[in-house]
Amino acid sequence: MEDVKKIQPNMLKGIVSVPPSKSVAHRAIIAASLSGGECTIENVAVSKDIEATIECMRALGAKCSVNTKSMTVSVTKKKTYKVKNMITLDCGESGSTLRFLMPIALGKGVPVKFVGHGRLMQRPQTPYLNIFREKGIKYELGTDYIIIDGSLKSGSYGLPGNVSSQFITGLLFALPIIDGDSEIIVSGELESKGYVDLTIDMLSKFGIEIENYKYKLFKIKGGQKYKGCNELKIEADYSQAAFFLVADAIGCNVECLNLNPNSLQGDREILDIIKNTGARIVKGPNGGIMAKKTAVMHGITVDAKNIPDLVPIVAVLCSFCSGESRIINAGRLRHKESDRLRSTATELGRLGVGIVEERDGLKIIGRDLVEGNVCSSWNDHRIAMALSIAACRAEGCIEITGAEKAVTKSYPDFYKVYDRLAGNETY
Ligand SMILES: O=C(O)C1=C[C@@H](OP(=O)(O)O)[C@@H](O)[C@H](O)C1
Ligand SMILES: C=C(OP(=O)(O)O)C(=O)O
Repeated sequence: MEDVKKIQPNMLKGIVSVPPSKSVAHRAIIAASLSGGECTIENVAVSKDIEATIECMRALGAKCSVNTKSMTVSVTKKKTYKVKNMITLDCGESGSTLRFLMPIALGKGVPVKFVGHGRLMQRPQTPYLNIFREKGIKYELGTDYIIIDGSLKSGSYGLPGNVSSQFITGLLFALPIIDGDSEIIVSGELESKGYVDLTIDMLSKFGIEIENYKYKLFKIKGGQKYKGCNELKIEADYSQAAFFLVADAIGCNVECLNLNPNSLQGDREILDIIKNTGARIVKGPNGGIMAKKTAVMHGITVDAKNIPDLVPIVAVLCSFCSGESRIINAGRLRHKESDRLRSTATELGRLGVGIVEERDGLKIIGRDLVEGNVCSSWNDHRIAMALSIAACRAEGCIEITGAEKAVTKSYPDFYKVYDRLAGNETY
């Protein structure tokens, strides 16, 4: 039986300890697994995507022990590691896991089979496939798997800037540890730049140096070694905080704790986006941050080039701003867990929002309250969470099909937290 989350309109109220960043955690687990030493990674939330990365690194020879209670992952590289048969890596529905690990998995001397679920294998892989063809790496592509066989050599790698930055991250992890120098040449403007910053920052914590020439060219010295990094603490996730900060901006009263004001996460931009509507960002009584709704909140134009994951929740924010809002440069949203331009427009449309899906963006006319209705999560965590926030300011009950399962991809505790905040605990 499919899960259906029923939400009665209710203004959320309380404190949220913002969960750790999924993007930073993927990178920490991979880098620690590639290093020789033992690394304890603190503040890791084991969502489905993170679990996939841990399992894949284990299959590639890392020893990872997970303590969900203390939220720590301890990683050591196994001393002897020889494989004779094909390695299978199940990436779940995680684009990051698949694209980060493909270059790393090359050169094991055996074919590696990557398995994907949901929409994962329908998401673009062409930039890597072009490289594989050019560099003589064999591959076989099925509807839910790809088998790759060959080794990565140093040299020049061309990648488009407007498909996914995850291809660049994958090569940045793998190229430094092979013999010989390499370069990545980006054609067109790189989108999702902040995610490449997160990669380069994590690599530097493990002693790996990358030269970044304005996101157009990356120079990578070969023969580098991932040095030990004994301890790492994953910072809070701005992409997840965005749901509660937008809840505030539409009238809720939630304080988000633990956000790093100097974070490199591109989705920190949610603070400026909220301010641009006329809402305020303030310090909360417990040292966290909150947004405050104001009477003058108006439509905005948001360039989504570098902040794709914010789009569904920013569309909810715009749904409650007066006048017209536009989300532009968001064509890549069509290649996420759902076609997020279609899913956002369809579902907010079902709630009575005047929303138009454009080729690479959304046009939204705000209203005071949305309508109650039954809608779908499209098996997409960010759609489920965004609709749940819209439900706070609805005229009636909103039911979201497939929501509980969808959120396990990045934020398994989302509804536990949401229901607590909806219970109006004393604040
Ligand atoms: O590197 C990362 O951690 C991510 C990069 C982004 O993908 P694109 O580069 O494909 O936009 C983002 O959407 C994804 O959720 C996480
Ligand atoms: C697109 C996302 O993740 P990934 O690409 O890793 O599947 C996401 O978390 O919204």
